Amino acid sequence: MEFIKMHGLGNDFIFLDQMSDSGEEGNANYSELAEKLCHRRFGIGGDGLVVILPSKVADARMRIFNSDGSEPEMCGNGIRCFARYLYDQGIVVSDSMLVETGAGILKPKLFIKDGQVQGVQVDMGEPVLKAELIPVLGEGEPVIGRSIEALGETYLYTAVSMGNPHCIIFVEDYATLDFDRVGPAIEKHSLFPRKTNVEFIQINSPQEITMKVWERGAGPTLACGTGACASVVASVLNHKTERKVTVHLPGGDLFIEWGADNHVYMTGPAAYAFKGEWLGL
Ligand SMILES: N[C@@H](CCC[C@H](N)C(=O)O)C(=O)O
Repeated sequence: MEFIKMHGLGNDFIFLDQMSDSGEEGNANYSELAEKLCHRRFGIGGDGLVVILPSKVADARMRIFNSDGSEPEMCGNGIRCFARYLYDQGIVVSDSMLVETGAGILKPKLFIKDGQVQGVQVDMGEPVLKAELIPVLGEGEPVIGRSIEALGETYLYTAVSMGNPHCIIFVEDYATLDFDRVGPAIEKHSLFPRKTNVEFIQINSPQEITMKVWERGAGPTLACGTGACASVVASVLNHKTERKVTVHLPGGDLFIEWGADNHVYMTGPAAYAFKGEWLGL
């Protein structure tokens, strides 16, 4: 089974091209496959598995599976890589396209120079701020500055969905944060019925933030695109930043703008790592 490995700022994915899929897709156990392929010792290694499928309503359909086999609705770093792959394979010939995801149809736009994709901007749509849609227990919109208890400590969080759920917590200093224990405790907290991604944010200036992320179904990753978008929305809602923000992640920077049209725009790189053949079946 041939695969391609791509990453967005070190958030790495195994890509399976199933564009010639004839409708048998329902039978494929991608969830089980994701666990095997993403294993960093017994598999290829990755934060997730991305499956490229034909679509009746867009240029292609993206399904993403976390390394634990769960299927999230969306992936920001994944969709930039997805868009680059579609263009480089000639599946899409223009610099803009439509991609069907679990969070609706999204619109990546490529920056191309001398035939090479230099970066990708994605219109990530409107953030979801209603508690029951994120989903997080309780009511209301937006969900700002509520308390959550984890490991005996109380944290103030803001919840935002970019198709997938995010719990954003502002911290003064990472040195005082027990990231490896607090991250998973909040990911699986009973307040979040579908679990949640967890972003710990330090504010550097009104135009710059630093983010550490604990991802639902994948643990600590070097970057999270939907997380960066949700964190900028949360920073604006908490009056901590302006609407155009550079997000510093362990793997590099993303540029996020929460536009006047209420859409969030994410700009960043999409890179190839290698291609290969999986022999472990
Ligand atoms: N890394 C991704 C998000 C992948 C899905 C996430 N772990 C979830 O379960 O919601 C991104 O770049 O957005």
